[in-house]
Amino acid sequence: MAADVIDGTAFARGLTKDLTEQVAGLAERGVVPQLAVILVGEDPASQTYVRSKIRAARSIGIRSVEHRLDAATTQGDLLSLIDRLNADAETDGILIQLPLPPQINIAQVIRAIDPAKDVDGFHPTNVGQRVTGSGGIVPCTPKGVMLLIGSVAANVEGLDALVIGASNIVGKPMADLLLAAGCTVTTAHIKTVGLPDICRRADIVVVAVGKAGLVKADWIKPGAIVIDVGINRAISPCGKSSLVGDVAFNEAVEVAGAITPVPGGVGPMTIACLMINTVQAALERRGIVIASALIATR
Ligand SMILES: Nc1nc(=O)c2c([nH]1)NC[C@@H]1CN(c3ccc(C(=O)N[C@@H](CCC(=O)O)C(=O)O)cc3)C=[N+]21
Repeated sequence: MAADVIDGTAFARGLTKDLTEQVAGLAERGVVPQLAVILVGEDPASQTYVRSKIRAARSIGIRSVEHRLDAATTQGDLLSLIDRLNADAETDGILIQLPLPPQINIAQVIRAIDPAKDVDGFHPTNVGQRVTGSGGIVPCTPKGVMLLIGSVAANVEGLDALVIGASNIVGKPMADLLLAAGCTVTTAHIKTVGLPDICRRADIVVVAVGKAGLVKADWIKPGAIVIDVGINRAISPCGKSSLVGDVAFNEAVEVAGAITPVPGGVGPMTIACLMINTVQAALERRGIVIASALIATR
């Protein structure tokens, strides 16, 4: 039997609608969440993502301010901009689009962001809070993945979860969240020996490697939940470009119990969760407590 195909676009649309109502409620109290988006250089993919983020913010009623910096921007210039945004009372969230040009020290830049405004959840303070289960801002993609998993499995306690990919942005926080949800978690990566066998044991597989078609149908335990975070550009024999994930979707869909497509799976959830994090930061910075299932989803 073919898997349920999890519709991330529809899920994200629902989140966006709820968030729009909440932001409208805040506007009545004079609070307008504001997101600063910093883009360094001209990377076309980054420009596309930044555009989507700004469009999402606008549709929800979050104010966004774009800062476009030259590809030759120095570390000092970027740090001064961050200092200015940290000090700016109107700015609730600061997002620095990755990747950054080679002259920039990314770790130092991330450390410079006020953790309370770090809507990506990359600052060591937020990482530490997450690892110790004491709050903080959770990275957008893993947060979105947990919501998608929750849409097909009410309780994941005791399940075997495999995360393939161990980046600071996706794999590591993903493993933390799955562990916190009660899963038995394995973190693997592209060099892991015996990966297909490890994968066959998993009830939940999250793949974030960036290798098209890595996970084959015969790696998947029948009925497993398969979440594909990969975004790879594929060129078809007739020269057309399309997006594909890290899972061989067409065959995997026949074995999995539930699976996310690419596009239309995790990607839209990442953007929706960035908006949730921005509203969360706006509320927490101002000490506003509201009853919201959405903001508590972390
Ligand atoms: N500081 C920072 N934070 C990020 O969250 C961040 C980043 N840098 N750098 C790049 C990655 C990538 N990322 C995506 C967001 C949305 C889609 C998305 O909406 N994808 C659509 C398709 C988009 C298309 O068609 O090109 C989908 O999967 O359906 C994808 C990827 C956020 N990132």
